[in-house]
Amino acid sequence: MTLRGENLIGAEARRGTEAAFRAVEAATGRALEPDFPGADRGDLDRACALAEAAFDTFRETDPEARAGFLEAIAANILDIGDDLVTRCMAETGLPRPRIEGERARTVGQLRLFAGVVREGSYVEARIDPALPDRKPLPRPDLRLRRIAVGPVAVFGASNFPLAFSVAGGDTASALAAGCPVVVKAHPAHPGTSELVGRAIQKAVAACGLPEGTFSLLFDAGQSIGQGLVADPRIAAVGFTGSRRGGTALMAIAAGRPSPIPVYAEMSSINPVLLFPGALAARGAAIGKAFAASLTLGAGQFCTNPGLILALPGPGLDAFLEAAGAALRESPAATMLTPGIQRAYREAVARVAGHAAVTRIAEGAEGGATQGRATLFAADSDVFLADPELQEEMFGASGLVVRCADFAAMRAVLERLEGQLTASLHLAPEDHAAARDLLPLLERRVGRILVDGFGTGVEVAHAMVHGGPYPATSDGRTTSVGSLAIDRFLRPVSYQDVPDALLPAALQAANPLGLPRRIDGTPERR
Ligand SMILES: NC(=O)C1=CN([C@@H]2O[C@H](COP(=O)(O)OP(=O)(O)OC[C@H]3O[C@@H](n4cnc5c(N)ncnc54)[C@H](OP(=O)(O)O)[C@@H]3O)[C@@H](O)[C@H]2O)C=CC1
Ligand SMILES: O=C(O)CCC(=O)C(=O)O
Repeated sequence: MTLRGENLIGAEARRGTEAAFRAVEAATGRALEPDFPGADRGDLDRACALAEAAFDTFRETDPEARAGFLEAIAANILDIGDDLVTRCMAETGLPRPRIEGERARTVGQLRLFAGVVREGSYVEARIDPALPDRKPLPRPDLRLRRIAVGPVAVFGASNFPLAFSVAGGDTASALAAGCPVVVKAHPAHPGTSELVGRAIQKAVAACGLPEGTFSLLFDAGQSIGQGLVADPRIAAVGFTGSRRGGTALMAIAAGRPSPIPVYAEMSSINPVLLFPGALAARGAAIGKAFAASLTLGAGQFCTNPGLILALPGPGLDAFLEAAGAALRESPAATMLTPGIQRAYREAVARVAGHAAVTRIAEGAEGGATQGRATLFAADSDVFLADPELQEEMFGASGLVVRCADFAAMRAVLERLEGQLTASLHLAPEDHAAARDLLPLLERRVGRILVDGFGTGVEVAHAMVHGGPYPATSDGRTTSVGSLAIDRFLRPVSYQDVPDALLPAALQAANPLGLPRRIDGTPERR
């Protein structure tokens, strides 16, 4: 498939008129064809105007039409075939199995949301019938459903070029909710973005939907992204990336005359708690598994296990020996962009320069576009004394914090900022100590897992990929799993509205066959 470097604005494909940029082959630093001229303010305005014009029609599409649209996007992505995989590999440096796996995850995610739309409980349809004879006052007829919030701006993420990008979780959940989407492509993978964007554009046309249901804009700088967040027609934002980027967009959204929510997934170091029983039973095996999780995707996962907490002893020694050996064997890995590689090197150098931090192991050195794995260790009082030690090193580096006892472990957890995940490695004799820490962990993280690591988020109904700030901008939500749709819905109540004027979801005959609650009890169907 030929790439044209065009913005996709509704049904149109238009070359931008602003400064052009090219993708960079991650492994070599070589520029890749074609040029991607940036969108201008007119393109931004047209994309937002089309999205606004599409909104009322798109949000009222019936469940089967909306589900079919999501499935058509999935089919079109698969139809691109190997061109998508090879371009994505070149732009990101990620290996084929990872890109193929991510494509399957992206397609599966779109299909999951098709199922959510068909099943219908996300609408939260509720009916409290009128009680005209209630004393002392009659009760009105009250009906509630959730509607789409409006057009959504999505920022593609650099580190998941398919599953968190143009047709990723933010886009899939926003479209499922009935929100038109305007994507600001991540400049690290414009070719991948164009291919996927065209797959969505094609599905919009084939399904007979309003053209403004989807647009995709490129920009060499930040003005289009900032303009999107500020545009009065945009009602919410989905973002995965740096804390600096996320908070900058939150500030723009909060400063608008009508502020809007920004759902930003940002930084996390994902504490791993190694309990003494587990370490005594299988310290070396945990160490090996940890090294595999730390180095996955060159460590460029927001779920990367960056902080390990453990009590000293032979079990921790076995863990460190096995993890260290595996990391020393690990090859350097190509990182996503020169900027990310530079930021990683600087973060590692900062920790390495800390007088009270020791380096346990390092992987192979690698070339100019690569990152090398590193494992550091420090005592808990050192960690507690320096807030910089809890900053994310976005890459394959972790810090082991030795805690003299569980009180010291608790003190570290109490000091931690919000996180996406916490992993506990346990043997049965560790359960009492783990039970003591669980309430604190629940307050700090979005997902608690046992005997595993947080990398590789399952896209499912019971998944939470979120957490208190700064893991995300809003710890009440998730960006992965079916609950992600909640971010893009809001409730509307209808009081004493005649059946003929009610939306289909709330009409007496229930023409959409939605699951509904009558007086709080599931309706018999
Ligand atoms: N925890 C996590 O999940 C992740 C963390 N990161 C962290 O982010 C760093 C940079 O990676 P990257 O993926 O580029 O993340 P960024 O947050 O820098 O960028 C993500 C997207 O947001 C845009 N953006 C960022 N800041 C602004 C702004 N102030 N105004 C308008 N648009 C903005 C970027 O455009 P532009 O590129 O033009 O700035 C890009 O499209 C990494 O080194 C890592 O530390 C990255 C990915 C995931
Ligand atoms: O671990 C995963 O599967 C997802 C990670 C993620 O969301 C991210 O790195 O941005």
